[in-house]
Amino acid sequence: TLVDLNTTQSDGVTILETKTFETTLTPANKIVVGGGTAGLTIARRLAESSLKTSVLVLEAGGSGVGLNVVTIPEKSFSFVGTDIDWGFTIAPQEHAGEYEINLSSGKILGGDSAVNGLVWTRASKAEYDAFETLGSPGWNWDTLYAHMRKAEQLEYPSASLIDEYGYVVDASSLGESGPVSVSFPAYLPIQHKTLVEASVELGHTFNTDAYSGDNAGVYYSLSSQNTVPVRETSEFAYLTPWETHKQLTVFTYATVSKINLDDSSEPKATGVQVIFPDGSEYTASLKSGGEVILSAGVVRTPQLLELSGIGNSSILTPLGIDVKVELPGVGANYEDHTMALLTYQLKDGYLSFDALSYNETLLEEETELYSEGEGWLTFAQAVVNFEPIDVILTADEIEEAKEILSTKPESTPQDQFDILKELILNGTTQVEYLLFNSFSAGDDKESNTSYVSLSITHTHPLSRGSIHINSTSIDDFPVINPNMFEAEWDQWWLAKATAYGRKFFQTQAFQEIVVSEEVYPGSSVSTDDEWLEYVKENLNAGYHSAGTASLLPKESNGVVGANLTVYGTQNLRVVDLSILPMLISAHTQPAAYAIGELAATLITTGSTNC
Ligand SMILES: Cc1cc2nc3c(=O)[nH]c(=O)nc-3n(C[C@H](O)[C@H](O)[C@H](O)COP(=O)(O)OP(=O)(O)OC[C@H]3O[C@@H](n4cnc5c(N)ncnc54)[C@H](O)[C@@H]3O)c2cc1C
Repeated sequence: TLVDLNTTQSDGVTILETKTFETTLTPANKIVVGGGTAGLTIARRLAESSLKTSVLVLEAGGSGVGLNVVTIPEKSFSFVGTDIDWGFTIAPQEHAGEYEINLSSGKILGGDSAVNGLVWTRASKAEYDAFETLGSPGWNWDTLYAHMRKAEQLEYPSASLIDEYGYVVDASSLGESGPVSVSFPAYLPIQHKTLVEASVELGHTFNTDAYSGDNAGVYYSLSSQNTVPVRETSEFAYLTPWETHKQLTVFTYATVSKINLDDSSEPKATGVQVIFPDGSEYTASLKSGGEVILSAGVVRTPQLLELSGIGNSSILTPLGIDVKVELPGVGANYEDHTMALLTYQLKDGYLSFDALSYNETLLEEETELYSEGEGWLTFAQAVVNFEPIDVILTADEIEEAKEILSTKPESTPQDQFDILKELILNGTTQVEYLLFNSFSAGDDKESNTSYVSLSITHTHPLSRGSIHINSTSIDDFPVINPNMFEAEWDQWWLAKATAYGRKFFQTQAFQEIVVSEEVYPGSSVSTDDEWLEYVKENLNAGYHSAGTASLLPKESNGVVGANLTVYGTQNLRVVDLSILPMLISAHTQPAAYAIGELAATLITTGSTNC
């Protein structure tokens, strides 16, 4: 059942009056807080399992059914500033320009899977194996690979698409029957094809099998969309059709404000407090033997733990919160990818998505084509390029890198630093180059002109920050501080990788289609110092936040153990990207789905380890 207060009626949806909430909110075996990427994955898997368990999902946003901003691939990122955006911002960063950085996130069923860039990638084996090395038995490549495959279903490209665009994928490295369809778009802009050619011209590897544990090189990346083509969200993939999930009740527009814990020495969750849109507050209770599964995402999960009395007493006590479990790791170990951008203008005769806003006829034609499953609107992304440092740096620069990495940055835990240093120096990819098909950075956007921007993403930052509450209200956002650029390496490497980004546009392939002179930042930036200054003053988040309820031993600032139960509690698990102890050199949604799938396996088999 979907209990939906606020959206228009769609198949299988029951719209209830607020007064009936209380009677519908009957005790459940499992309460899932947050119907996002991982949350809906575990909810569906538990509801259909042999456990015959009743599952209640409480989600603060509404359904994405019928929302163009969700369903149409080209519209990814258009949700920013709308009512399905939580509107988070990163606090001004001490080591970068002191300005707020956008961290938009989906307030909707499906969570970030409903609003993200649709890119579907995997990192290298060693990066997943690192989770086990850090102290969590079974959390390695083999297990996570199996569960990513369980979530996904490759829709193999048609012969005509392969012929037209050269799409390559090794089907044996992808899942065949999971709920999330992944496919290539029916249209590939010439500028993206050019990024492949430019990469090859620069001597980069063209990777024909980037989904089996070696992600280095340029490759055609799949997207979380079906061949209709409609975006896949965890709602569309795991919940619809509703009628098949009898054990599952989903409340939308239901904001959880606290987890209720009893007073035992190892507290037990008894249920959660939930606030409905009219401001009324209810208790959703657990049946005896039940559990609460926290899937509210990297920002809200630590906030809910802290509001419930689980966290660092030095943060909770001054706010008057009764400390139930002293757990300093809550909200710590936070990181996000960091990103810089370069912008170029396309030559006359070449168009990017910018043209959709200045050419009405084009927009009409493309909208018409989309209804036939073709054209520009089917495209969000399809080319990525992940590179290790030795492809980007000169021999002298590699020596300089080693020198910088000889000192551990203050905020990086020693064991993570040891692993990351090894990964950095031994060929694991550390940067991603990806093309945005529009003007995405700069001040001088001319009308009736088409641009592209290259994003340069540092995929293994060393700096660690935190997300903590500074108020006792669920309505106030916690302070989001990834501590970007605290580590000298993080500054130096992003500056070097961004400077290298210019080389793509100097290739013969790109010179055919772009105006030579760079639009942003332009020729005034060319020395090492200028690049450093540029990235510091123009830093973006990669929208791949992780780590605020880390899967680590308790003494290493861990919050959950290998079966995802919160340390010091009996029946409270975290199942979302907050548990990722270290970021991977990949986009993060497949990991979120894998965490949901794996948590379901752990619960249904009663395992304490993977
Ligand atoms: C703009 C953007 C672009 C991205 N692009 C990509 C990409 O192209 N490819 C990729 O792989 N990854 C991408 N990501 C990252 C990826 O989507 C996320 O890492 C992943 O989906 C997070 O999953 P999650 O389950 O941890 O959290 P979410 O999916 O965010 O789920 C959390 C859910 O909890 C709900 N919630 C929060 N607080 C409460 C509360 N108090 N009560 C009730 N419900 C609550 C939220 O509304 C949300 O539905 C992007 C992310 C963003 C934001």
